[in-house]
Amino acid sequence: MSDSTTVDPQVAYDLITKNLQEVLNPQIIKNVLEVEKRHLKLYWGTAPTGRPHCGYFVAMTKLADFLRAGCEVTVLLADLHAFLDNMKAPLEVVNYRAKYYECSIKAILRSINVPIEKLKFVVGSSYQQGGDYTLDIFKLSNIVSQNDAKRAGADVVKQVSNPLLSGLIYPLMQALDEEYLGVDAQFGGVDQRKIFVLAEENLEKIGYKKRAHLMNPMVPGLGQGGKMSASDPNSKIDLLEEPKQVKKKINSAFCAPGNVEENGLLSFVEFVVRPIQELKHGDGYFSFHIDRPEKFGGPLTFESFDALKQAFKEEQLAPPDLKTGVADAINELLAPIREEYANNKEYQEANEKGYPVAVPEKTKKAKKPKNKGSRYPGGANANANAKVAEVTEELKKTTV
Ligand SMILES: N[C@@H](Cc1ccc(O)cc1)C(=O)O
Repeated sequence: MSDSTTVDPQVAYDLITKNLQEVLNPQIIKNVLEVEKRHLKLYWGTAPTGRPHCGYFVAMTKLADFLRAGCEVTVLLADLHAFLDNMKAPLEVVNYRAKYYECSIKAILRSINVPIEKLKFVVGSSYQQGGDYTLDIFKLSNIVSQNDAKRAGADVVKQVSNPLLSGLIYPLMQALDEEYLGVDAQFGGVDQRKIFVLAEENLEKIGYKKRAHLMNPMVPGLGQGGKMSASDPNSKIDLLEEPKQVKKKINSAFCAPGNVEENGLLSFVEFVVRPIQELKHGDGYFSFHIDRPEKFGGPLTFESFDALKQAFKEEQLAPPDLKTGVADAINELLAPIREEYANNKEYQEANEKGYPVAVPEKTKKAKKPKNKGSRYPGGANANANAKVAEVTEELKKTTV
């Protein structure tokens, strides 16, 4: 076994479960670490629907913890799930979006100094389109009721009137992925909980083993009540957002003097900035600088999150100054991502082809579609513009 087995089982377990909201079947994890004495294998799946945003940093800090604990970590780029969820990504572009997500995830991890050599990326459609996998979906569809499949997907699959059958297949496939990726555990946001439970309740019935499930709390957004919402573009910040745009979004965030309860900015510091600082500088480290103008008291640095929160609560720190601090912090996080994008052709191509801008009919030039390298021959971008215009590109929610 390799170097990372030197991680003590208890230390590994604590690292694996650090900052999580919930763990289902922790004994499965303990058994692997303490009895079988091997690395835990786990995966995190992401459906390349819209665009990854700042909230992704949080899931990335957990991937970093898993890697440090010696786990074998797989990232599933769940392209077919992005298609099955109300065609949030049309088949014509989904492979580019999967690439875009992969590039974004790698860029984030590099930016926070996480070694990524050991991270494995798997594209869902590479194994989900035939053979035993299909038969297993049929088997599951014969033991899971429509009602249970529907309820399992309620927090994940976009809820629409007259829902499509695809939304019922989605949770079955997510359950099956655990088997096909050969893992001991699946990690995701707590919004995945109902799918995780469906997996726990049904895999054994088709002859596979039950897995453990690890859940992150949901990352708050910047909107009122700290929500991220698809209808409010100001509630989340794209990874490639320009510094000026970041400032603008942060300035328009809801942030009332002294209100620390409903404060997406403070939550951002707590859930995003703090874990990254701990990852970079060690547990307990916190340093938050605010470049406050002299006339309002001059620059400030807080050495603990509680001190920052308290100062805001007591109105010693005013909303515009907190906003300055948060916007600066976000721009600092995003600078290396933008830099990587500027230097990475593959990342740029994935962006351009994965998110084609819908061209208005009359200005559209008749051009032969180029689709070399597409996994979906016969149509990269041919119909994509029209389709992309039809589907919402916004992430419905934040899954980390
Ligand atoms: N359901 C996850 C994506 C996912 C898809 C398939 C999986 O096996 C795992 C995760 C999301 O909401 O983004």
